[in-house]
Amino acid sequence: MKYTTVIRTIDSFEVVQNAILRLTVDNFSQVKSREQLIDEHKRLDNICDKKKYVVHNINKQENLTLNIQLRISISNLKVNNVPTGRFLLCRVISKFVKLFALLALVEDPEGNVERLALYNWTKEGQSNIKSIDQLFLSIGTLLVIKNISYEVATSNITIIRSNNPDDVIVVDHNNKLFDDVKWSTNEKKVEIKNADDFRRCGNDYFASSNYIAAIDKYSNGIKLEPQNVTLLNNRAEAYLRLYQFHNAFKDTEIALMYDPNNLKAAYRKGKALCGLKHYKDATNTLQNLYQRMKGNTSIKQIMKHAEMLSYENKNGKYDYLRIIDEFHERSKIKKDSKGNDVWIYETGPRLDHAEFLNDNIQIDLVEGKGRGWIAKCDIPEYTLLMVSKAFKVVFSNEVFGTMISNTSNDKGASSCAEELTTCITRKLFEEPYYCPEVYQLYNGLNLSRNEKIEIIRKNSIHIELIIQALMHNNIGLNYDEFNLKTEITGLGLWTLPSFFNHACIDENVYNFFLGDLLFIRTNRPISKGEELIINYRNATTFSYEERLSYLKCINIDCQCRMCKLERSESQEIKLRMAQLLKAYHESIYPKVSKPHSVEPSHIKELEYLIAELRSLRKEHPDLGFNTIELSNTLAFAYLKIGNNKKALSILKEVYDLYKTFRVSEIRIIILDIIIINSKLKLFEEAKKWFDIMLKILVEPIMGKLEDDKPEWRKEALRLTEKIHPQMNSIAETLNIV
Ligand SMILES: C[S@@+](CC[C@H](N)C(=O)[O-])C[C@H]1O[C@@H](n2cnc3c(N)ncnc32)[C@H](O)[C@@H]1O
Repeated sequence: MKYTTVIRTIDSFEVVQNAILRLTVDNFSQVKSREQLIDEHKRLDNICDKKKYVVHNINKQENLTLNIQLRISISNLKVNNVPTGRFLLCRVISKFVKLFALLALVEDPEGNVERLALYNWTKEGQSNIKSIDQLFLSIGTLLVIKNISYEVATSNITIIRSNNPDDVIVVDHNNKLFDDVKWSTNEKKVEIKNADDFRRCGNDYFASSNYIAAIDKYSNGIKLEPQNVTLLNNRAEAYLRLYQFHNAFKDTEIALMYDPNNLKAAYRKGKALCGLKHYKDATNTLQNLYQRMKGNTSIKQIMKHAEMLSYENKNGKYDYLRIIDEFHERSKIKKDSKGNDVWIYETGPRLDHAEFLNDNIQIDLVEGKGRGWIAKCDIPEYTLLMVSKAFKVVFSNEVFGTMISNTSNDKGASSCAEELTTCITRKLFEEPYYCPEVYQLYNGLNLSRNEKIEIIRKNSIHIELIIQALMHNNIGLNYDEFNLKTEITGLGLWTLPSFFNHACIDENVYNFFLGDLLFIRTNRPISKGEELIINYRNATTFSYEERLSYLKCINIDCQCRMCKLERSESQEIKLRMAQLLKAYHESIYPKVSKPHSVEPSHIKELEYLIAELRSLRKEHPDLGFNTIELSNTLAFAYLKIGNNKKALSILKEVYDLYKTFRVSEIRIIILDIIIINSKLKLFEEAKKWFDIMLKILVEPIMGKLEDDKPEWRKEALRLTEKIHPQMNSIAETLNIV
């Protein structure tokens, strides 16, 4: 099985294994109660491997002799350190489950609880096979484990690991060796706490931003007093901090059932509804609340925010300048005490804006591609089709702890994929309400309709489905396009955009990211009934081989013009193209790019190369992207020898041929045209090209500019000031504004 990320394809085994391990041990902190940990462990039953195995013989030693002084307690274990000669005495406190290892919870006599992973205990086989059931090292079994290692699995998660089954000894109950050992959980009198004790304890955790532990305490209190509105309200706030909006909403509903006038519950319900994207209900709830609490500034603020979300959601109108500012602000990084880069704002550039879906598109079946987005009527160019907030996104520096500018190495790509798998599975664990949103995505598994219905009905964790859905639908974050002053990258899942199908060229839909918001617009007029297509891998950036290996992994046999052409080109043509490009890079370019003058023979050679390359694709002149760079160099060669007019005509020709593809090179070409025109003092012409450039930069973000209105240029320049400030300098030089 392969897991596909933005950058490349990586082997999924490690990704999946680490993700599951993290799911089972993540946030495994001493602050969670023993009961909570046992509860969480029970949930693994849903995802564990139920197959039967040949299990290693259980090692019982009645006459065990050990020096009790060499016993080590869990709290004395050191990460990455095998305590030689020492042994761990522990008691099993949960059922074992089989994942990549056999996992259970154990406690030591001091009452410390940790997760134990036993490796190499199982083999697949034919005879003597057993399932890992209640009887396997059952609860209460005393174990002595030698040669253990205490490990950080990934991202600071600890686990006790034993690799050799012979190191694990089951202590026979007749054995007197440990009779003197006192087990603190046996000794401890059950401390009776009341709901208020739990509330106070929860509040302490909340104050130290440990929301998971706070929820644990509040939940214990709620078990004792299910109608305790304060506890419900406190837990709702802790859920809000963890973005568990559905859980928060449920608590506020219960709180309001018992106390309909409770203001805190109403306030938090409003916030939860915003998070659940029920913008209208959120606005109504908060407007009602404000009526009762006129003058309360924090209610007013959140009410205004909900009104803004409702407006964005209803009209698809966004204040892009403000969103870009918010994005810059939220991507700020500072150094922590260890010198690592960390977010100043804890949540990274996740932006609080509404989703939007244009009424004129719908999901329908498309021949040979499954489902896809279809236009219900004619749609003009640069129409906003959708704004989608990430279902889950992981940013590069959340994964690595430090800021890295790209994730192009295997470790980077797999770490992001692993983190995303873990985060999404955890989200579904915590709020199964979201399962259908993920399970309905394309997953490449050939499940029958009934199987699908059954899985969605159960709303339980289906790890294979999650992994496959992610494999086919993950999207790499990229802000390069707009010069957004950030080196952050990442990986995420956006559910509605996952229904767009792909073409390497001629896509009619264009997307860009601001923070975790994905904006999707048409890039040309669309006719009724036409499929809306996005580009997963651009033919102007990725070679055919690169595209093919990626597309194969996600079951796409691309039938776009470019793939068809490249598939049909003979080996001979491909070889000739490679030779010509090699000649350009190794021989012509170094000569022509020298600072001084260019010899006419070099220009001739370059012209010959371009003509040859074009002739190889003469049936498809507009697909000859590989000549763009060469033509640009040729134009500069002419500039150097003083033939400005020739240079201009070459650049304009390139622009005309490739303008529909809006490749980044086209922007450079236009910039050159502007510069040459101003050099030639053709200011009107320079201004005309400046406007073309301005539109290319601004319209994909803001939508169609109303260029019949006098203010359009100023409006556009307000945006470029933030994303391409050099455009504003050019505007000043040309005296445009
Ligand atoms: C992100 S999903 C797109 C939505 C998907 N068609 C569905 O039914 O949910 C990606 C999957 O759609 C299919 N797909 C996308 N583009 C395609 C294309 N050009 N040709 C054939 N299948 C395509 C492939 O199965 C791919 O793995």
